[in-house]
Amino acid sequence: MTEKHITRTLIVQIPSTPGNLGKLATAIGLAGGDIGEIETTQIGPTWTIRHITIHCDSEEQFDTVQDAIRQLPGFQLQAVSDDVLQAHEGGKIHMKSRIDVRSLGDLRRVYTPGVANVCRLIQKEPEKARIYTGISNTVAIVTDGTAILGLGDIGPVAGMPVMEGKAALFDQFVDISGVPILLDSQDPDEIVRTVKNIAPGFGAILLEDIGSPHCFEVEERLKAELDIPVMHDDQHGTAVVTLAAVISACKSSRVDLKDSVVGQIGLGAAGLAICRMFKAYGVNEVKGTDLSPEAKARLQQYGGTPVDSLEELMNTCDIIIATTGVPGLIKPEMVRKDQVILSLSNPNPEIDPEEAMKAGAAYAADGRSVNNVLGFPGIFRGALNARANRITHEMLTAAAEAIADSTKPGDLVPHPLDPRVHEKVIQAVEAVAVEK
Ligand SMILES: NC(=O)C1=CN([C@@H]2O[C@H](COP(=O)(O)OP(=O)(O)OC[C@H]3O[C@@H](n4cnc5c(N)ncnc54)[C@H](O)[C@@H]3O)[C@@H](O)[C@H]2O)C=CC1
Ligand SMILES: CC(=O)C(=O)O
Ligand SMILES: [Mg+2]
Repeated sequence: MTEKHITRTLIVQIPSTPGNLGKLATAIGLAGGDIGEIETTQIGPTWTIRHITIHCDSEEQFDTVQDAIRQLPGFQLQAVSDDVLQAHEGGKIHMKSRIDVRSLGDLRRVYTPGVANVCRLIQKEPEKARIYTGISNTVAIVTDGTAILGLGDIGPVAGMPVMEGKAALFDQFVDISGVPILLDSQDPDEIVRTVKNIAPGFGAILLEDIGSPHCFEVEERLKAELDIPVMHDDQHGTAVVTLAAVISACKSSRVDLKDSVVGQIGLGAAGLAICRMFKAYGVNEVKGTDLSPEAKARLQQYGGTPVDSLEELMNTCDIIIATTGVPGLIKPEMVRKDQVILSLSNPNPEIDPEEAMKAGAAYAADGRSVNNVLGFPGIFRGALNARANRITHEMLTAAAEAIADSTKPGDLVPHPLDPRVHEKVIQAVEAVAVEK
C-alpha cells in the first residue's frame, strides 16, 4: 500500500446478511480508498454497525468513497470522524506529577514546609538544581509562529499542535520534558530578551518554525548569550537528517558525495543550514535557487553557487533538495534520470516521491520520512547527558553519521519509531560533546 494523506473513520450501518461487508469493501476499494482497521460496534438482527478506517490520497477521493457507500442499497453512512482531529482533542501533552500526593506526609514532603529546605539548598549551591529539580531535563520549544511547517506565518497559537507534537516526541523517544513557549512577537530583540528571561527554567532551548531571515539572528544571539544548548531545529535538525539521507543514497549508488553536484530549491531556514552543513562536510558544489535575492546572496556567503532558474538547477544537479513549502513545485518532466530527489516540505512535498521515481529518479523521499524527528530528540538528549553548553558542528555531524549508520542498505533513512536510531544518535552526540 502506498502512503495516503487523508485518514477518516466511517461509521456505516450494514444489512446483517452474509456478503455485505465484502460489497462494502469492494465499493471502497473501487473508489480508491484503502481500508485500515474495521471495528464492529453493534450487531443486530437486521443491521450491523461498523467503524471503518479509510486512507485516501485526497479529499476528492474521500468524497468519491463516501458517494460509493451511499449508493449501496440498504447501507447507511451514519457519520464520519476525523482521527487526526480526534487525537488532538484536549491537546497532546499534559504536565504530570512524578510523585503521588496522598497523605499529609506526602504533602509536607512535596510542598510546604519540606520544599523550603530544598529551595535554601539550591540558593546556597545553585548546581544542586540539576539534582533536585527537573530543569536539566526540560527543553523549551519556542516559536513565534512565522514559519509553521510550510504553512507560513499562521501565528504561534495555530502552530501549537506542531509544538505539542515535538513535545510528545521528546517525551516518548528520549524522555525529555518539552514545554511549548508561544511568543507573541516577531521582533528579534524581543524574542531574544524573552527567551533569555525564561532560560533559567530550562536545560536547553529548541527554536521551532521561526521564519527566515530573522531566525538566523535570533539563534546566533541566543547561542552567544546563553550558557545552555540552543538549536533551531528547522535549520540544524533538518540539515542533519538530510545529510544522513544523502550519505545513504551515495553509499547505495557508490557515488562520492563530495564530488556530486547538490542543488537546493528554497534557501530559508532549512535550505541555508543544509548548504552550510554540506559545505562543511566537504561537498564541493552546492547550487541553490530561491525567489529572494537576499537568500541567494546568503547562499553565496556560505560557499554555494546561486542559480537563476529552477529548470537550470534541475538540469545540472545530481542531488535535488527542496525546502520551499510549495507543494507540486517540481514537475515530473523536470526530473532527470538517476537523480536523487528529496522534496522535504511539509505537509506536502514539492513532488510526490512516487512520481519522482516514475520520472526516473534513482531515489526519492519526502519530508515525512526525511524528517528532523530522526535528529532532534537524540541531539538534545545527548547534549543534556553530556552537560554540554552548546550544540557544535561536530555533534551535528556525529548525529548525521549515526543516522546514516542506522539505515538499512537501499533505504535513505531509518524508521523513526526504531528506538535504536535515537539511542545511536544520543551516544554519538554525547561522545563528541564539549562539557560545560
Ligand atoms: N522534512 C523536514 O524535516 C523539514 C522540512 N521543512 C520544510 O521546509 C519548508 C521550508 O521551511 P523553512 O526553511 O523553515 O521556511 P523558510 O520560510 O525559512 O524558507 C522557505 C524558503 O523557500 C523560498 N521559496 C518559496 N517559494 C519558492 C519557490 N517557488 N522557488 C524557490 N524558492 C522558494 C522562500 O523564499 C524561502 O527562502 C517547509 O515546508 C517545512 O515544512 C522544514 C524543516 C524540517
Ligand atoms: C518537520 C519540521 O520541523 C517542519 O516541517 O517544519
Ligand atoms: Mg519545523
